[in-house]
Amino acid sequence: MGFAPDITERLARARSDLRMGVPVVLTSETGGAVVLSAETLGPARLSALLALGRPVLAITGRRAETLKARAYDGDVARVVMPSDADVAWVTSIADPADDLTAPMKGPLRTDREGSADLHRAAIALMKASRLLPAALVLPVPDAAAFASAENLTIVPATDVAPEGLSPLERIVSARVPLELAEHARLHIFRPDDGAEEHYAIEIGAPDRDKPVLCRLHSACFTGDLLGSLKCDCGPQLKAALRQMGEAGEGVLLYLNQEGRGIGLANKMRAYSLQDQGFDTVEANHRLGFEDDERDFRLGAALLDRLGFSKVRLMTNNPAKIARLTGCGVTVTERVPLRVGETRFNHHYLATKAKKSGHLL
Ligand SMILES: Nc1nc2c(ncn2[C@@H]2O[C@H](COP(=O)(O)OP(=O)(O)OP(=O)(O)O)[C@@H](O)[C@H]2O)c(=O)[nH]1
Ligand SMILES: [Zn+2]
Repeated sequence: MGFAPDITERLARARSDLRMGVPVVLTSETGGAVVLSAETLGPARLSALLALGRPVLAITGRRAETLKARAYDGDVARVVMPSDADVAWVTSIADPADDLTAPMKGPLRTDREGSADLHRAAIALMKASRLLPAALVLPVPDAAAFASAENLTIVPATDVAPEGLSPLERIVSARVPLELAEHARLHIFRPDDGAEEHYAIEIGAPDRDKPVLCRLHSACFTGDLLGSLKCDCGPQLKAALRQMGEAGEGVLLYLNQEGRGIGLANKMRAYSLQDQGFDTVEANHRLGFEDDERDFRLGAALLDRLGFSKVRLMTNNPAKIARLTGCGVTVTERVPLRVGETRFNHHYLATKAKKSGHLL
């Protein structure tokens, strides 16, 4: 084996490049395109791009709906850039922050002809980079030569969203006595693809042959660490650990999928839209995301690595049960976890019940 990065490593590079505002090149059977994140775009790179040709701004069908733009490709819309478009125009289409104060963002013309494969892959790459799901896409004649001349990361579009989950390696485990559960061990898992690490907190020494009391918790910096009253995550985290401590055993999987998988910056954008009157689901849609972008295969993989196949799941979310079951985990019982209602999160919890099927 040589030293050159493989496709998984090149994808990790691509995510990192995009977060810094560096373009990447995507290829398909029919050609290739240079791709830039709308969120990290600067004037210098936009001018360089416009000198090459006229790019389109790829946005999701969700964002297109808000902007009243036609998404001919269903989940993706290819917005034609007006000739005088600048960084501010790109930002205003990608970011809903000023939708209410600047409602006249159209009419927007969208492309209908040709394939949207590269655009769809570009958006998937933005989501994986935890950026706004919007990308400038400009076809280039000889993509490989272009990438090589400009020293850009190049990846085939079909490899952007791999089918399988990247293997997770257990890096280290150690004892960490907790206030709520003294006999605790923290396990650190690291994926091969350079994405976030995930954690498992094992309480006691649960029998691997019996269903284990389990909480599948998604990271919430605001709720878990800051004690935010806008959600119920902090109290749920504590209650789960307390219950496991009292039972003497259990396993809490802490998945670093902040903001239901959109990342903290995007979650704060969603909070800002909630300040303008939108609910948690509407805010995600206006940003261009689905209601829930989490990957629950991670939870199933962690359980598998720890040797568990059956769980008593602490949740109020039936979709979590369905998605975990779909990944081969047997959920023998749902253990309700109803704590932490405040006057600030009452509406959030009611919306989860109404729109996401959470049980009250
Ligand atoms: N996008 C977005 N994410 C949010 C918002 N409020 C909380 N979150 C995230 O939602 C996730 C909550 O995860 P969980 O509590 O594990 O899951 P759940 O689907 O509510 O189901 P339960 O098991 O019943 O708690 C965390 O990742 C939070 O960061 C919001 O308004 N918008
Ligand atoms: Zn939360």
